[in-house]
Amino acid sequence: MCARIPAVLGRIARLSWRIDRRAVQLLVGCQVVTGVSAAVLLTATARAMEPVLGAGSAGHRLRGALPALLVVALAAALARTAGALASYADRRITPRLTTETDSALVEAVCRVEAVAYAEDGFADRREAAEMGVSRTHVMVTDAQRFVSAVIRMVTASGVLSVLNPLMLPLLLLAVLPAGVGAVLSARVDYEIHYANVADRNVRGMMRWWATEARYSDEVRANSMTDYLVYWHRALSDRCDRRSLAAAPRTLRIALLSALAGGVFLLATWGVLAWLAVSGRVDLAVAATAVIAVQTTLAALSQVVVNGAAVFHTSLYLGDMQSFLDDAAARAPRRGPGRLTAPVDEIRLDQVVYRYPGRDKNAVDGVSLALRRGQILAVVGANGSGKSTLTRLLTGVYLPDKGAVSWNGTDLAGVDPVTVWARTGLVPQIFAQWPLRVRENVTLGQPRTHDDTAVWEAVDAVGLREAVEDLPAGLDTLLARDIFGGTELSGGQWQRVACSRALYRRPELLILDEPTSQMDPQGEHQIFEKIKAISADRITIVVTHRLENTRIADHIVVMEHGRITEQGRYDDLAHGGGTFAELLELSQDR
Ligand SMILES: Nc1ncnc2c1ncn2[C@@H]1O[C@H](COP(=O)(O)OP(=O)(O)OP(=O)(O)O)[C@@H](O)[C@H]1O
Repeated sequence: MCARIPAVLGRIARLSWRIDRRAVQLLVGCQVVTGVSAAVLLTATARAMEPVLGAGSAGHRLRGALPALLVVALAAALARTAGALASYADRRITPRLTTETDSALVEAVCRVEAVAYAEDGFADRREAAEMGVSRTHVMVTDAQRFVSAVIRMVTASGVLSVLNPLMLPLLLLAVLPAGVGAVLSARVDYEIHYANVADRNVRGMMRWWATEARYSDEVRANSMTDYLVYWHRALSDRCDRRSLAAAPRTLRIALLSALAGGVFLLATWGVLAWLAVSGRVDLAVAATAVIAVQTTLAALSQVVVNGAAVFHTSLYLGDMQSFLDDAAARAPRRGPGRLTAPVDEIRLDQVVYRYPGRDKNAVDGVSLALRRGQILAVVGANGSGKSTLTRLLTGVYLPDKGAVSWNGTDLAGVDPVTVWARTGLVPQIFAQWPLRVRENVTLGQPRTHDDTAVWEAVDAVGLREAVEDLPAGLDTLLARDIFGGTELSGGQWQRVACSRALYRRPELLILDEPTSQMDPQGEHQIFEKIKAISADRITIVVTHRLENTRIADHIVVMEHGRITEQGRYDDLAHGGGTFAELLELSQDR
């Protein structure tokens, strides 16, 4: 755990350097000035003590000490100024450092192979990494305070060693137990944090679902509130129990380190008193030693406190870094293959796919050939593998066995970005982006300043009237939680999702239950549109409404991940198989 700290700190330093080189230089310069000022201050104080504690009238002694006192004042002013400038530099670096790490985390998560989401522990490690990001904002302050305390400690202890070599080791021993104690406490805190990470992750998700406006009707009308509140509290209690169980350990650590530190500190003061009383050091030196001891002690305490804080923070940053490294290793690296345009044929050859941790294949030996201009309908019971098949067709997942190829090129060897540039997908559970209507249609495509194509996509799904009725038309913000935002109905949202896919004019258009929330008119309109534009693309419709498969040139029926029937609507409807049975059931009401 400790071994990775220097690497983590090194990365933060390099990142800060990249973000604002001048601010880092200023920060380092200020630390040097702080250290030098501390040394000058102590030395000048020692010089001032001699005349102050010497013979003569008060005025005479003060006059004698005046030059040294002026140096003391100057050094103090310099240290203060350096402190203010260091804090300014910190404010220049920290916000951008936090933004950089936060953006890196968001990007890393968005770019991993989608299969990572289905793997155990991915969400927990991501939660741990989030903690690292939130800690980044204290990292520079902690590190800066630590370095500045080290410099002050070194200079003060240097002065102290000159005064009497015995003092320094004693002083170090006085503070060492506190340092060890702080590091041990930080480790305990981190252990608890790690033990709680899974529960905190679940709690965070439950909290979101319970308090999100979109689900507020369901929560209330289905009397879920008590259960959700209970769940949230139970998870919090579990986390608290772990923290409470560790409290005696941290108390023991704190008491023992305080005891050991106190004994050594008493010894330090005792030695100083003995040196002064026995005449081994003269009074002026003893007085300076008192100040030096105090200064060293304060600096040492700061070293300990800030060192422990740096240690603590770097543990979380370590989690963040290992997640980022892991995510970078999981980014798609599929090879240099190129797709030829247009996409005339998509083939699946004996494709098998199983989700991580599952004991059955979700898609189990599927072979299919789709040609441009064709509409394929995929039907089957819940869980039969239809949506998984769409993920394989688009290269979102790669098959465990077999191959998916576009124009004869295996997707396993092609940069997925080039595949997705030609794909339009309306997933079963689609996003309702808290953006304006326009961005909800164009998201994922280059920015446009001409709304003609946007309106075409809106018209294609019969949404023009509803959009024109919105307070600001295409500029209306679709987020009722945000001031000035508004909300669409479920069916209207689904039309927006369809318009988003159509706007892309994709070569492969996949619609997974695209009209499940739409009125009959909307459904009719969408399927008419799909048919009208099908000539220059491959279209795949996943649906449970078997009547809608009439528009398809080819229908496949899936059961337990396999294709068990396929053909045209009329053949299947009268074929006496599963399709005919399901069709009969849907009409028998
Ligand atoms: N992310 C996932 N992680 C693990 N298993 C999954 C995941 N998604 C789907 N599955 C499993 O894979 C199988 C096929 O799921 P899939 O979503 O492809 O079915 P489907 O035919 O689209 O179902 P539906 O008609 O309900 O949409 C199911 O057994 C399901 O439990």
